[in-house]
Amino acid sequence: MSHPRIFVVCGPSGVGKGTIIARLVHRFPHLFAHSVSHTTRPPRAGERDGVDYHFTTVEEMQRQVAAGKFVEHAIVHGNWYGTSLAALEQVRRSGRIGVLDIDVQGARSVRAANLPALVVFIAPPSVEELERRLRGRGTEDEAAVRKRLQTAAAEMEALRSEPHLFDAVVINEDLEEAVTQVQRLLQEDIEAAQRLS
Ligand SMILES: Nc1ncnc2c1ncn2[C@@H]1O[C@H](COP(=O)(O)OP(=O)(O)OP(=O)(O)O)[C@@H](O)[C@H]1O
Repeated sequence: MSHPRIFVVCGPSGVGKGTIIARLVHRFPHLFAHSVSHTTRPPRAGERDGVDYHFTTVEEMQRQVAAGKFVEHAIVHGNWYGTSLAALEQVRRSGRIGVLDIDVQGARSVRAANLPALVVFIAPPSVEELERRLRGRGTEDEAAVRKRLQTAAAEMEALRSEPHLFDAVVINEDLEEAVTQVQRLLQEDIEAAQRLS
């Protein structure tokens, strides 16, 4: 493998995708590069434009999607999210492992675009534990938690009905164990990125 693949992470809201990615980046600080997504949702406290997301408007996003500037986009909980070709190209040029934290719809688009990617579904140990984590995080109100749990059920269903979409499923029960499993899946990509760094 001359260049690392893009690392695509899917799974329900609150399952721990962001946490796992953060731990991996911590283990290999110079090998991963976050591809910064666009979103039309308002920034949460502490989020910075151009770093956590490119915050944009629905009108601008629609225009750029129509112009073919996005490799994937999805409307989740009424907000637009997407990954621009420019953001991915920036990662590719750097020789690092680009990380995409996207929904199942996004994973379908990555597959359709034939991008070299490792697509991993992060699953919760149980629905009850997922709900506990979502509430424990305390970033969503009751209505948002319920909406996310509904979406989670649909995503778990996609895992059952479209297993070919994913290269692997990692159950995030013990966090360190889940991170180590993902690290093993990415071993060749990590080595490729190390050679290029
Ligand atoms: N293995 C684990 N055991 C217990 N708690 C965990 C574990 N992994 C993550 N968490 C906690 O669960 C909560 C949700 O995690 P996180 O925010 O990373 O989820 P996410 O999948 O990135 O969600 P979203 O898609 O909404 O951004 C956080 O409070 C995190 O600390």
